Amino acid sequence: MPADRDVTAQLNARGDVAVVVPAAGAGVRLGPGAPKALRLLDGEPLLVHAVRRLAAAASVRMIVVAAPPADVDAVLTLLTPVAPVTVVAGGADRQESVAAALAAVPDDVPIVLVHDAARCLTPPSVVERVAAAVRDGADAVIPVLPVVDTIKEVDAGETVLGTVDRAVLRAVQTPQGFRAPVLRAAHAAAADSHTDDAGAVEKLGTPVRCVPGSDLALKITRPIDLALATHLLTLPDPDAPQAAPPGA
Ligand SMILES: Nc1ccn([C@@H]2O[C@H](COP(=O)(O)OP(=O)(O)OP(=O)(O)O)[C@@H](O)[C@H]2O)c(=O)n1
Ligand SMILES: C[C@](O)(CO)[C@H](O)COP(=O)(O)O
Repeated sequence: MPADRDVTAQLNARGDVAVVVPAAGAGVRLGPGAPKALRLLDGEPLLVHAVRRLAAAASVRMIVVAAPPADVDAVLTLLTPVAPVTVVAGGADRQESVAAALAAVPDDVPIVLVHDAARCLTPPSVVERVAAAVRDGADAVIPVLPVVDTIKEVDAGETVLGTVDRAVLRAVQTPQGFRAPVLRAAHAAAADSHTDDAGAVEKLGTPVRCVPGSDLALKITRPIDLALATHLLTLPDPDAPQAAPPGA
């Protein structure tokens, strides 16, 4: 039974979205240090940046964070000034962490989004775009970007087998959005591991719809991503209202 805290925490009572935030990873590829979600970007933990942006999305009713098991109380203390959250203990891999957080989402929330804490600069507009597509009738929705590199398939000896047609490829981000029963069924049926939640839904034969992602939704994985994110924070907020042109 996972530990959990503040299971009634709510943001916007009229919102129809619960966001599940897997944040229990170690961050091995980032190098030695605290669990990745607790490492600092511009003086604040990645998780604080992520939750602040989720809480700014009007559709979001509740946020459930899967934290490193040893840090459940510390994460609740950290996030309480940022937004009302529920915090549960994460699992051994991302899939287990998502399942633990999903278990804390009440059955009356119709839409569930799954969002990596590591994609901590994702703007609220992407959250709303994904939620809107689910509300519009899709069972499952993923934010994507076109692939900009040429992609080669290789064999075990690193010899090229062929060039993949990148026009049919997409780089997949989070938040990924689902009708809640679809996500629950996919997790219940998942026999093997999947690197994203839409992958489990695909295995059920359920169509997954793509919507545009954002360069700001990059996943902080390696040290260079932290450097890039530090620079991205200096750019204008893409969701800020545009100033009216002179004379308008
Ligand atoms: N046991 C785990 C592993 C990962 N995650 C979360 O899943 C998201 C995507 O994972 P990734 O970016 O690969 O994070 P890490 O697993 O921490 O990275 P690494 O493989 O470098 O350790 C992150 O927000 C991470 O905290 C999680 O909740 N529980
Ligand atoms: C869910 C995800 O962010 C979509 O791109 C990605 O699959 C996570 O993969 P990771 O290996 O756990 O970082």
